[in-house]
Amino acid sequence: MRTDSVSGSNGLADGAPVQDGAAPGGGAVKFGAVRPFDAARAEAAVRELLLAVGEDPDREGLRETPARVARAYREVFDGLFSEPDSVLDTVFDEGHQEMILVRDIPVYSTCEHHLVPFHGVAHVGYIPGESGKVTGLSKLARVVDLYAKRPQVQERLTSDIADALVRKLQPRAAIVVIEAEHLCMSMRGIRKPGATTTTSAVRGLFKTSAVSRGEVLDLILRK
Ligand SMILES: Nc1nc2c(ncn2[C@@H]2O[C@H](COP(=O)(O)OP(=O)(O)OP(=O)(O)O)[C@@H](O)[C@H]2O)c(=O)[nH]1
Ligand SMILES: [Zn+2]
Repeated sequence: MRTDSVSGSNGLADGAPVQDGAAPGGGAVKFGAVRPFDAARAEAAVRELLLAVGEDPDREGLRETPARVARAYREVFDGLFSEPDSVLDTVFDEGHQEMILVRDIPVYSTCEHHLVPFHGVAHVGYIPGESGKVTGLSKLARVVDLYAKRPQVQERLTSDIADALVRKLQPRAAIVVIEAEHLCMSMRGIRKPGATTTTSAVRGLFKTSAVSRGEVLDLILRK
Protein backbone atom coordinates (compact mmCIF):
# COMPACT_ATOMS: atom_id res chain seq x y z
CA MET A 1 0.00 0.00 0.00
CA ARG A 2 1.27 3.44 -0.84
CA THR A 3 -0.25 6.27 1.16
CA ASP A 4 1.38 9.48 0.08
CA SER A 5 0.70 12.75 1.69
CA VAL A 6 1.32 15.51 -0.80
CA SER A 7 1.31 19.23 -0.28
CA GLY A 8 1.27 21.36 -3.39
CA SER A 9 0.72 24.90 -4.56
CA ASN A 10 -2.59 25.91 -6.04
CA GLY A 11 -4.49 28.81 -7.50
CA LEU A 12 -6.60 29.29 -4.41
CA ALA A 13 -6.78 33.07 -4.32
CA ASP A 14 -10.13 33.14 -6.10
CA GLY A 15 -11.62 30.21 -4.17
CA ALA A 16 -14.56 30.84 -1.89
CA PRO A 17 -15.00 28.49 1.07
CA VAL A 18 -17.50 25.73 0.43
CA GLN A 19 -20.71 26.21 2.40
CA ASP A 20 -21.47 24.08 5.44
CA GLY A 21 -24.15 21.39 5.16
CA ALA A 22 -23.85 21.11 1.40
CA ALA A 23 -25.07 17.51 1.31
CA PRO A 24 -27.14 16.77 -1.78
CA GLY A 25 -30.83 16.97 -0.97
CA GLY A 26 -30.10 19.02 2.16
CA GLY A 27 -31.54 18.04 5.53
CA ALA A 28 -29.89 16.79 8.67
CA VAL A 29 -27.23 14.12 8.35
CA LYS A 30 -28.33 10.86 9.92
CA PHE A 31 -26.67 7.55 10.50
CA GLY A 32 -27.43 5.07 7.75
CA ALA A 33 -29.38 2.48 9.75
CA VAL A 34 -33.16 2.70 10.05
CA ARG A 35 -33.24 0.11 12.86
CA PRO A 36 -30.74 -1.58 15.17
CA PHE A 37 -28.77 -4.58 13.92
CA ASP A 38 -30.77 -7.77 14.56
CA ALA A 39 -28.32 -10.67 14.75
CA ALA A 40 -31.01 -13.33 15.26
CA ARG A 41 -32.85 -12.11 12.18
CA ALA A 42 -29.65 -12.09 10.13
CA GLU A 43 -28.86 -15.65 11.22
CA ALA A 44 -32.36 -16.85 10.34
CA ALA A 45 -32.10 -15.16 6.94
CA VAL A 46 -28.76 -16.83 6.17
CA ARG A 47 -30.13 -20.21 7.18
CA GLU A 48 -33.11 -19.60 4.91
CA LEU A 49 -30.81 -18.57 2.05
CA LEU A 50 -28.78 -21.76 2.43
CA LEU A 51 -31.99 -23.75 2.25
CA ALA A 52 -33.10 -21.74 -0.79
CA VAL A 53 -29.90 -22.49 -2.72
CA GLY A 54 -30.29 -26.20 -2.08
CA GLU A 55 -27.80 -26.57 0.75
CA ASP A 56 -28.16 -28.37 4.05
CA PRO A 57 -27.57 -25.76 6.77
CA ASP A 58 -27.32 -28.53 9.36
CA ARG A 59 -24.34 -30.25 7.80
CA GLU A 60 -21.15 -29.97 9.80
CA GLY A 61 -19.41 -27.29 7.68
CA LEU A 62 -22.43 -24.98 7.61
CA ARG A 63 -23.71 -25.33 11.16
CA GLU A 64 -21.98 -22.19 12.43
CA THR A 65 -22.27 -20.31 9.15
CA PRO A 66 -25.45 -18.31 9.88
CA ALA A 67 -23.88 -16.93 13.08
CA ARG A 68 -20.58 -16.25 11.33
CA VAL A 69 -22.27 -14.45 8.46
CA ALA A 70 -24.37 -12.38 10.87
CA ARG A 71 -21.19 -11.27 12.65
CA ALA A 72 -19.48 -10.54 9.35
CA TYR A 73 -22.43 -8.46 8.15
CA ARG A 74 -22.44 -6.50 11.40
CA GLU A 75 -18.78 -5.74 10.77
CA VAL A 76 -18.94 -4.83 7.08
CA PHE A 77 -22.01 -2.64 7.66
CA ASP A 78 -20.64 -0.98 10.77
CA GLY A 79 -20.82 2.38 9.03
CA LEU A 80 -24.63 2.22 9.30
CA PHE A 81 -24.34 2.41 13.07
CA SER A 82 -21.83 5.16 13.57
CA GLU A 83 -21.53 8.82 12.78
CA PRO A 84 -18.73 8.89 10.19
CA ASP A 85 -18.37 12.66 10.28
CA SER A 86 -17.35 12.66 13.94
CA VAL A 87 -13.92 11.26 13.05
CA LEU A 88 -13.24 14.61 11.40
CA ASP A 89 -13.72 16.42 14.70
CA THR A 90 -9.96 16.22 15.29
CA VAL A 91 -8.76 19.44 13.71
CA PHE A 92 -5.66 21.56 14.05
CA ASP A 93 -5.41 25.27 13.38
CA GLU A 94 -2.30 25.05 11.26
CA GLY A 95 -3.00 28.07 9.13
CA HIS A 96 -2.15 25.78 6.21
CA GLN A 97 -3.50 27.18 2.95
CA GLU A 98 -2.30 24.60 0.44
CA MET A 99 -3.49 21.27 -0.81
CA ILE A 100 -3.41 18.15 1.32
CA LEU A 101 -3.86 14.84 -0.48
CA VAL A 102 -3.86 11.26 0.81
CA ARG A 103 -3.62 8.77 -2.03
CA ASP A 104 -4.29 5.06 -2.35
CA ILE A 105 -6.43 4.51 0.74
CA PRO A 106 -7.66 0.91 0.45
CA VAL A 107 -11.46 0.68 0.25
CA TYR A 108 -13.72 -2.32 0.74
CA SER A 109 -17.43 -1.74 0.34
CA THR A 110 -20.57 -3.64 -0.62
CA CYS A 111 -22.58 -3.20 -3.79
CA GLU A 112 -26.19 -2.61 -2.76
CA HIS A 113 -27.51 -4.32 -5.89
CA HIS A 114 -25.92 -7.73 -5.39
CA LEU A 115 -24.52 -7.56 -1.83
CA VAL A 116 -21.05 -8.53 -3.04
CA PRO A 117 -17.90 -6.49 -2.48
CA PHE A 118 -16.40 -3.77 -4.54
CA HIS A 119 -12.88 -2.78 -3.60
CA GLY A 120 -10.06 -0.56 -4.68
CA VAL A 121 -8.50 2.69 -3.57
CA ALA A 122 -9.69 6.15 -2.60
CA HIS A 123 -7.80 9.42 -3.00
CA VAL A 124 -8.95 12.25 -0.75
CA GLY A 125 -7.73 15.81 -1.03
CA TYR A 126 -8.69 19.26 0.12
CA ILE A 127 -7.50 22.82 0.40
CA PRO A 128 -8.23 24.20 3.89
CA GLY A 129 -10.58 27.13 4.26
CA GLU A 130 -9.51 30.60 5.33
CA SER A 131 -9.03 29.48 8.94
CA GLY A 132 -6.37 27.02 7.78
CA LYS A 133 -8.14 24.28 9.76
CA VAL A 134 -6.75 20.83 8.92
CA THR A 135 -7.68 17.36 10.16
CA GLY A 136 -5.40 14.44 11.01
CA LEU A 137 -4.27 12.49 7.94
CA SER A 138 -5.48 9.20 9.39
CA LYS A 139 -8.93 10.75 9.86
CA LEU A 140 -9.28 11.01 6.09
CA ALA A 141 -8.73 7.25 5.86
CA ARG A 142 -11.12 6.69 8.79
CA VAL A 143 -13.93 8.63 7.18
CA VAL A 144 -13.45 6.61 3.98
CA ASP A 145 -13.61 3.39 6.00
CA LEU A 146 -16.80 4.29 7.82
CA TYR A 147 -18.69 5.44 4.75
CA ALA A 148 -17.44 2.32 2.91
CA LYS A 149 -19.07 0.07 5.49
CA ARG A 150 -22.57 0.40 4.07
CA PRO A 151 -24.46 -1.20 1.20
CA GLN A 152 -24.26 1.37 -1.59
CA VAL A 153 -23.18 2.36 -5.07
CA GLN A 154 -19.72 3.73 -5.69
CA GLU A 155 -21.02 7.10 -6.82
CA ARG A 156 -22.81 7.70 -3.51
CA LEU A 157 -19.80 6.59 -1.47
CA THR A 158 -17.65 9.09 -3.36
CA SER A 159 -20.08 11.99 -2.85
CA ASP A 160 -20.76 11.13 0.80
CA ILE A 161 -17.06 11.40 1.65
CA ALA A 162 -16.67 14.70 -0.21
CA ASP A 163 -19.75 16.13 1.53
CA ALA A 164 -18.44 15.05 4.94
CA LEU A 165 -15.21 16.99 4.28
CA VAL A 166 -17.26 20.03 3.31
CA ARG A 167 -19.50 19.84 6.39
CA LYS A 168 -16.70 19.34 8.88
CA LEU A 169 -13.74 21.30 7.50
CA GLN A 170 -15.37 24.04 5.40
CA PRO A 171 -12.50 23.69 2.93
CA ARG A 172 -11.83 25.94 -0.02
CA ALA A 173 -11.85 22.82 -2.19
CA ALA A 174 -12.36 19.09 -1.78
CA ILE A 175 -11.95 16.08 -4.04
CA VAL A 176 -12.56 12.37 -3.68
CA VAL A 177 -11.64 9.88 -6.40
CA ILE A 178 -12.37 6.18 -6.01
CA GLU A 179 -11.05 3.48 -8.33
CA ALA A 180 -12.66 0.11 -7.70
CA GLU A 181 -13.38 -3.32 -9.09
CA HIS A 182 -16.91 -4.62 -8.58
CA LEU A 183 -17.11 -8.35 -7.93
CA CYS A 184 -20.65 -8.29 -9.32
CA MET A 185 -18.97 -7.56 -12.66
CA SER A 186 -16.08 -9.99 -12.13
CA MET A 187 -17.38 -13.20 -10.60
CA ARG A 188 -20.86 -13.22 -12.17
CA GLY A 189 -23.00 -11.42 -14.73
CA ILE A 190 -20.88 -9.78 -17.40
CA ARG A 191 -17.71 -11.41 -15.93
CA LYS A 192 -15.09 -8.79 -16.68
CA PRO A 193 -12.45 -9.25 -13.99
CA GLY A 194 -9.97 -6.39 -13.92
CA ALA A 195 -12.43 -3.79 -15.20
CA THR A 196 -12.20 -0.80 -12.88
CA THR A 197 -14.69 1.98 -12.24
CA THR A 198 -13.45 5.48 -11.43
CA THR A 199 -15.76 7.98 -9.73
CA SER A 200 -15.00 11.48 -8.57
CA ALA A 201 -16.68 14.14 -6.46
CA VAL A 202 -15.31 17.67 -6.56
CA ARG A 203 -16.40 20.57 -4.41
CA GLY A 204 -15.52 24.27 -4.17
CA LEU A 205 -12.47 25.45 -6.06
CA PHE A 206 -11.80 22.02 -7.55
CA LYS A 207 -15.19 22.33 -9.22
CA THR A 208 -14.93 25.94 -10.35
CA SER A 209 -11.27 26.11 -11.37
CA ALA A 210 -10.10 23.84 -14.17
CA VAL A 211 -6.48 24.70 -13.28
CA SER A 212 -6.81 23.59 -9.65
CA ARG A 213 -8.76 20.51 -10.64
CA GLY A 214 -6.16 19.62 -13.27
CA GLU A 215 -3.38 20.02 -10.74
CA VAL A 216 -4.96 17.74 -8.15
CA LEU A 217 -6.03 15.15 -10.72
CA ASP A 218 -2.47 15.12 -12.02
CA LEU A 219 -1.21 14.32 -8.51
CA ILE A 220 -3.93 11.72 -7.94
CA LEU A 221 -3.50 9.89 -11.22
CA ARG A 222 0.31 10.03 -11.26
CA LYS A 223 1.57 6.46 -10.93
N1 LIG B 1 -23.78 2.94 -11.28
C1 LIG B 1 -23.46 1.87 -10.55
N2 LIG B 1 -23.90 0.68 -10.94
C2 LIG B 1 -23.54 -0.38 -10.19
C3 LIG B 1 -22.75 -0.31 -9.06
N3 LIG B 1 -22.59 -1.57 -8.56
C4 LIG B 1 -23.26 -2.37 -9.38
N4 LIG B 1 -23.84 -1.68 -10.37
C5 LIG B 1 -24.66 -2.09 -11.50
O1 LIG B 1 -25.99 -2.24 -11.12
C6 LIG B 1 -26.66 -2.81 -12.23
C7 LIG B 1 -27.84 -3.63 -11.79
O2 LIG B 1 -28.48 -4.00 -12.97
P1 LIG B 1 -29.75 -4.96 -13.04
O3 LIG B 1 -30.08 -5.19 -14.49
O4 LIG B 1 -30.83 -4.43 -12.16
O5 LIG B 1 -29.23 -6.29 -12.34
P2 LIG B 1 -28.53 -7.56 -13.00
O6 LIG B 1 -29.50 -8.27 -13.88
O7 LIG B 1 -27.95 -8.38 -11.89
O8 LIG B 1 -27.39 -6.89 -13.90
P3 LIG B 1 -26.00 -7.49 -14.40
O9 LIG B 1 -24.97 -7.15 -13.36
O10 LIG B 1 -25.74 -6.75 -15.69
O11 LIG B 1 -26.15 -8.97 -14.57
C8 LIG B 1 -25.58 -3.57 -12.99
O12 LIG B 1 -25.37 -2.93 -14.23
C9 LIG B 1 -24.33 -3.41 -12.11
O13 LIG B 1 -23.12 -3.37 -12.84
C10 LIG B 1 -22.30 0.98 -8.68
O14 LIG B 1 -21.59 1.18 -7.68
N5 LIG B 1 -22.67 2.04 -9.45
ZN1 LIG C 1 -23.28 -5.34 -7.86
